[in-house]
Amino acid sequence: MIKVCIAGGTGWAGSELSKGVFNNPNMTLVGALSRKHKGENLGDVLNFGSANIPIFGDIETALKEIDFDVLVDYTKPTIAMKNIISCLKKGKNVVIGTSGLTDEDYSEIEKTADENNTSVLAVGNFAITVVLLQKFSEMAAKYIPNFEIIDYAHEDKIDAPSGTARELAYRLSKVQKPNQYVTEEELIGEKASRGANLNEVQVHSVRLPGHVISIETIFGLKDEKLSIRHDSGASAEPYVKGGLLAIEKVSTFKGLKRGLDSVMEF
Ligand SMILES: NC(=O)C1=CN([C@@H]2O[C@H](COP(=O)(O)OP(=O)(O)OC[C@H]3O[C@@H](n4cnc5c(N)ncnc54)[C@H](OP(=O)(O)O)[C@@H]3O)[C@@H](O)[C@H]2O)C=CC1
Ligand SMILES: O=C(O)C1=N[C@H](C(=O)O)C[C@H](O)C1
Repeated sequence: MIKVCIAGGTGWAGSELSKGVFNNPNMTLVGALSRKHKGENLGDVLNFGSANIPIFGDIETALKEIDFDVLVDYTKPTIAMKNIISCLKKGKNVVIGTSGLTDEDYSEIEKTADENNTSVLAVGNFAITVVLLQKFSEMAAKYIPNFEIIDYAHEDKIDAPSGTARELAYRLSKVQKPNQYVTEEELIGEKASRGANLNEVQVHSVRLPGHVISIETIFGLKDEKLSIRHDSGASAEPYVKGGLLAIEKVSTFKGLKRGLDSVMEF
């Protein structure tokens, strides 16, 4: 039995995963983190019948009060680092769903995981169809050295670029750095209009009502274009299967792995 604590277990994504863990025969949901529901029972909050799953307001209290094997973080970038580092230092493995963490954050996470002989699986997007988009984009980037990323999201998403876009930029930059035809110094006009430069990949973030989450890799060659795009629906259900797989697999290695495909077979 894998004992799981979910930071953000009451949120949009976390509550779907909480239900998935609760119903999984190989896992026990032993606690959750939420400020608004601190001191309440997650079983009552999410209507799990008589289940008694304590909710804590902060990670220190959870680490003192309950024993768990894996922390899943589905909170906000502002609090995620504290949760992750505290857990790694206490020998807990961590699955990261929260977006907004930078490559520098991941360097610190990797160092802490290595120092404490623990493991971290960070997944920009748990949906299997997005894993496929990443794979297809990597295949295309091998042959087409000209690409940019567009990240679309709901108007109130606080982090930009999305975790999905950050992970994609990181991965594509490992395949090859795209050509830059006009350097930042040569550019006349608004530099920001070219988007953020992540590992030398241009990333453009759109935040608008009516949008959920979409991600698009666009490629260009002389007289031909290729777009690879994924659109999410309104519910957080597509992230559950991948989240459960990540919880299952995080203890099978040591250190940091990024991307769900790192624990899948292709
Ligand atoms: N990797 C992936 O596939 C996916 C990633 N995400 C990412 O997951 C994160 C969460 O998204 P979403 O579920 O929409 O967000 P919500 O705002 O719906 O949920 C956030 C959760 O975190 C808790 N939380 C926030 N701050 C704190 C804190 N300081 N201490 C304790 N708990 C806290 C909230 O509870 P309270 O406010 O009561 O504290 C709530 O339970 C985002 O970064 C999002 O981008 C989302 C979906 C899929
Ligand atoms: O709703 C969000 O916010 C989401 N964020 C993740 C990201 O930043 O990539 C992914 C998910 O699709 C939802």
